[in-house]
Amino acid sequence: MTGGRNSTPVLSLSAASLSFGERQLWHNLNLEVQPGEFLAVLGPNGTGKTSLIKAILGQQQLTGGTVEFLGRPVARGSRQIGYIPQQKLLDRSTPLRARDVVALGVDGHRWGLPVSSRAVKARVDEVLESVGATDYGNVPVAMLSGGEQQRIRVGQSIAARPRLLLCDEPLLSLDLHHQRSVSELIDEQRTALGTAVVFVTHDVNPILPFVDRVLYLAGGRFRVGTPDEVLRSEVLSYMYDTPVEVIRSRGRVAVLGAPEGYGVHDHLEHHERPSGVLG
Ligand SMILES: Nc1ncnc2c1ncn2[C@@H]1O[C@H](COP(=O)(O)OP(=O)(O)OP(=O)(O)O)[C@@H](O)[C@H]1O
Repeated sequence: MTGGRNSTPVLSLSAASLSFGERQLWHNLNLEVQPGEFLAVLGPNGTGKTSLIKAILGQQQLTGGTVEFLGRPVARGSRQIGYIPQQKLLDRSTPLRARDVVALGVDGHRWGLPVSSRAVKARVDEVLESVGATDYGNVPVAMLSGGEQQRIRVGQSIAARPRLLLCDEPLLSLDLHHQRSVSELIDEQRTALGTAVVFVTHDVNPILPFVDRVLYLAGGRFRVGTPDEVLRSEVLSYMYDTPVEVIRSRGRVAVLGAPEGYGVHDHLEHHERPSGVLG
């Protein structure tokens, strides 16, 4: 994490709550994310991880509390927030080339430049290179493999040099090799630009080397802390209200015994910790 203690948080949630009807997803969530910080958001299906991302994007209204980006209430469409949505393979009929997709992310409006301008083209080339996609920049994006498409999505999300990068399960359906390369790409961007990263995932292992803190959501509760603080048997057992065992082996984390219906990954991930904030 590169942010100093006194820097303005990139993201600040204060007493944030979200319910749908009678169903409370999270309540009284307090969280600050600093420049350059990598926050993993973990938890079983349906605990409100995507809804949290939408709230940060200004697409989902909170039922209580506030969410601020760089000290101001969030607004839809900020170019300073990059977003990698859950992966969907593109339709084969999509006519856009990989470089056109990246160009959509370039902040041409701010510069008052047409998308075809030389400056935009230069930025697209730079981004394609940084995500290792120069060789297939002119290929229709729908023809690319899942891993290649995901690199292009990362490129689009970082093209405007965002202060905050929101990633919603960006590694889904990628093989281990591509999980690693896409994770490294995202980490490189936060290191190079000081971008804060909020990364929703069901498996923390591919990103574990990069994670500063974890936000764990489960059963209407949450915990915030370092992976070592949160990913512990006693913390997860409390969260799930049943004995859960967290095993660490060769730098990986496995969770055993999380209740059925939580949709939890038979192996690695989640947890929280006493020092975190309890919902
Ligand atoms: N606009 C909405 N109106 C009513 N219910 C909603 C709405 N949006 C989400 N939900 C419900 O809120 C719950 C949390 O959804 P969300 O997509 O945030 O979960 P998630 O933690 O991202 O789950 P997953 O890991 O399965 O992607 C789900 O049960 C979902 O059906």
